[in-house]
Amino acid sequence: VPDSFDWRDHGAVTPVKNQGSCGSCWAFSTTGNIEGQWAIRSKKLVSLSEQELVDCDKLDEGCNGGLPSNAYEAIMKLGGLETEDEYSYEGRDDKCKFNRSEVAVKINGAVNISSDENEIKAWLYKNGPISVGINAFAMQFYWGGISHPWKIFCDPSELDHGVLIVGYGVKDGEPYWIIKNSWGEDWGEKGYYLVYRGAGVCGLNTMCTSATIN
Ligand SMILES: CCC[C@@H](/C=C/S(=O)(=O)c1ccccc1)NC(=O)[C@H](Cc1ccccc1)NC(=O)N1CCC(N2CCOCC2)CC1
Repeated sequence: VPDSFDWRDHGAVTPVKNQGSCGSCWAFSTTGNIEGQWAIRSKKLVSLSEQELVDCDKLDEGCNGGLPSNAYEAIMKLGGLETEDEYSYEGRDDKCKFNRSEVAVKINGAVNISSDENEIKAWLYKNGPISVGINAFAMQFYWGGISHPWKIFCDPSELDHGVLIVGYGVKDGEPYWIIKNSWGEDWGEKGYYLVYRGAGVCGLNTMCTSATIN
């Protein structure tokens, strides 16, 4: 497994999106993972619908929060995900407008990934971007560089945000994760969060999941 790898260089990551004033981070984390799985499998990079999850995933709570693990189950129940173009983002809870004939991607299941950061690195390199839960405390004050907040400021058991690990690297001897956020391109490093890799920072290693496409 190489010392650094970035799925953005391999056509598996869509441009950074913006969830707006809706607590739908969980839906962006989920679509980001499935966009990656689909791109790697089909060689086609397609932006997928978060609004379908906000409106139609009844296991979660739309703009009031959710979990990628619930969303995978809901997507299987619904029959798949529509594209961003077909079911575009409104940034508010709305009635379900799911149209089965417009389904672009189907998933067959989901997996929980190890909390060991070396195993997470190997899994990412082999399989694609990973949906993760994280304590977003340090992200609210992030201006760039490699974030390494003290544990007392970023309790790893207080996960409150869903994001996507798209790669990893080492800078001046410091290992880091490359995390895609959903707060627009003006936030952080062009929409991305670089965070220290190897110390379970902010609990980012404790809820790593991915959808599976057979
Ligand atoms: C109000 C919801 C806010 C939203 C993200 C908003 S946000 O804008 O990205 C943000 C996050 C942190 C600081 C500032 C801004 N957070 C979530 O959706 C987070 C995301 C998350 C948490 C933990 C692991 C993985 C992903 N999830 C949650 O907030 N929830 C998890 C599911 C829970 N349900 C309770 C009833 O039974 C079904 C589950 C509801 C709360």
